[in-house]
Amino acid sequence: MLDTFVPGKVAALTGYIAGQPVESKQLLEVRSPYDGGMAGTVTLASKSHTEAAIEAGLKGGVKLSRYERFAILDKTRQLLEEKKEEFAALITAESGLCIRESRYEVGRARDVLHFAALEALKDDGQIFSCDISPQGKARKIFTVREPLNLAVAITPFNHPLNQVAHKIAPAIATGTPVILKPSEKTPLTAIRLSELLYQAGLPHYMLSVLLGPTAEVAEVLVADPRVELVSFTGSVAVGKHIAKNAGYKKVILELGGNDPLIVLEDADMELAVMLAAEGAYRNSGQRCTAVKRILVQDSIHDEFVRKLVERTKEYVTGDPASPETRVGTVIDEPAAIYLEDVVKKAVAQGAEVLTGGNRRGAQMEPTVIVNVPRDAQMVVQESFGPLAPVMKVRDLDDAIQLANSTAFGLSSGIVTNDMQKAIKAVKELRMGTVNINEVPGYRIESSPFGGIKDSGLGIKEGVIEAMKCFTYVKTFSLPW
Ligand SMILES: NC(=O)c1ccc[n+]([C@@H]2O[C@H](COP(=O)([O-])OP(=O)(O)OC[C@H]3O[C@@H](n4cnc5c(N)ncnc54)[C@H](O)[C@@H]3O)[C@@H](O)[C@H]2O)c1
Ligand SMILES: O=C[C@H](O)CS(=O)(=O)O
Repeated sequence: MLDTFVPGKVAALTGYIAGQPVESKQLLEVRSPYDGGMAGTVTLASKSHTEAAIEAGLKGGVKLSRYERFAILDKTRQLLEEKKEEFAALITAESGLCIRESRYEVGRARDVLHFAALEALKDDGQIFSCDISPQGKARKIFTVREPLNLAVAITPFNHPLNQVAHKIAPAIATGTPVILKPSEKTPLTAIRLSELLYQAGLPHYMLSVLLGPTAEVAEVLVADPRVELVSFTGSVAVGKHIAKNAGYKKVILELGGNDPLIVLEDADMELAVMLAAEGAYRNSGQRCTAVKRILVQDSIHDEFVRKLVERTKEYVTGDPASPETRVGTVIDEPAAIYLEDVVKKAVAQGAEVLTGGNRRGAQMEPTVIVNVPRDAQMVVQESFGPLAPVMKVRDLDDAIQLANSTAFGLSSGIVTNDMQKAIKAVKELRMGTVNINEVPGYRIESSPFGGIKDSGLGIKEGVIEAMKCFTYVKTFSLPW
């Protein structure tokens, strides 16, 4: 167990089977996408470790009271607060996200732990009187939410701490044992959070953390019939594969996004430019809810683009550990090469790069690209990086049609001062979220979150909704 992470010092960590270190000679090296420096190593699990983790979770142990769940999560929040700089540095070391984003993410995870702790204390039952119809009876029906025997949580790389918190905190708040399989690209932060939970008194059977070859860990976890829930966040391709591999069990899928920001001619221009830049470049553009398409009404297009180019130049790149840096690297060089390639393809189709477009290793420059064809790969598929593709739209109807035209339906934003147009957008955009005069990704950690179409099955997460995912409803009735 790592006492504290010191930037530059290699964090030698292990996975955990119900609190016991995964003993393995197979090590995963985790290197900085920025300079290739070694951020840490993690022991890799094999199929036998996976089996052992499933057995340990199912075996169970002391059942936690609501107060005990609250206390463990709240203690973990306190520990995270004490170690916030360590965690921010670790996120940056393994992901290449700039330290300013990493610090922001630690604050988000702190909120997740806080809200989950509070939810652990809340009763969520319902009462139904049965004497409400001519054939009614003098009875009442009551509901309670019961924990599952065992859940599996699989998380992506882009929020190494907060994505993990969003899975395991609600599981713990409900009393459901969970096996976490974080991304092999950013495993260190996930393991450190798990260590804080053990330190806070979490009974070891409640949590295992495994990394390893997909066939020996993730695939086994997803397919095991004893697992009652797979909660997955990641790409569409993997999510759809999991849906097939999971068999007869509950599956939660939070998948890709291709979020539009609509800017109408009556918009506050400065606000629109700020939201476009923040939405496209924050977290190196690696958010499922990042602004990935900017749909600007043609009458204001040229002024908007000029201002966006100016604003984009403020998003400096560089050493992600420097507080001056506003856009760190993307997760690895292949991801940056993909971004560079989709930009080149759009240019070959007639688009024009006004700023950025260059790549150095895993660093992709914040890029404004205009006249992007509506069938360009970078706006039809998900581009996971600091790109700001701008397309003209005639009016709101044209914008809504274009926004709804891709396979995704996660989040969206519209910048307008016309209330009727804002309401029309909320009604007609087929998305999980429509934010007015805000970035598509705006949310609080406890609000319902998730998309439809290829973005998800319409089952929401966010701390409060996730509690429902990690439980099942039991009803009982009594004469009354
Ligand atoms: N909707 C959301 O809330 C949300 C949030 C973050 C990221 N994402 C999406 O995630 C993607 C980026 O993250 P990523 O590259 O880590 O995604 P990914 O799908 O490549 O990997 C996600 C997780 O799935 C695991 N995995 C890979 N193959 C698997 C298999 N066969 N069975 C089970 N698990 C498997 C990975 O090891 C990782 O832990 C983007 O598409 C982004 O939009 C969505
Ligand atoms: O990347 C997608 C995230 O899960 C949602 S958020 O952007 O962190 O809110």
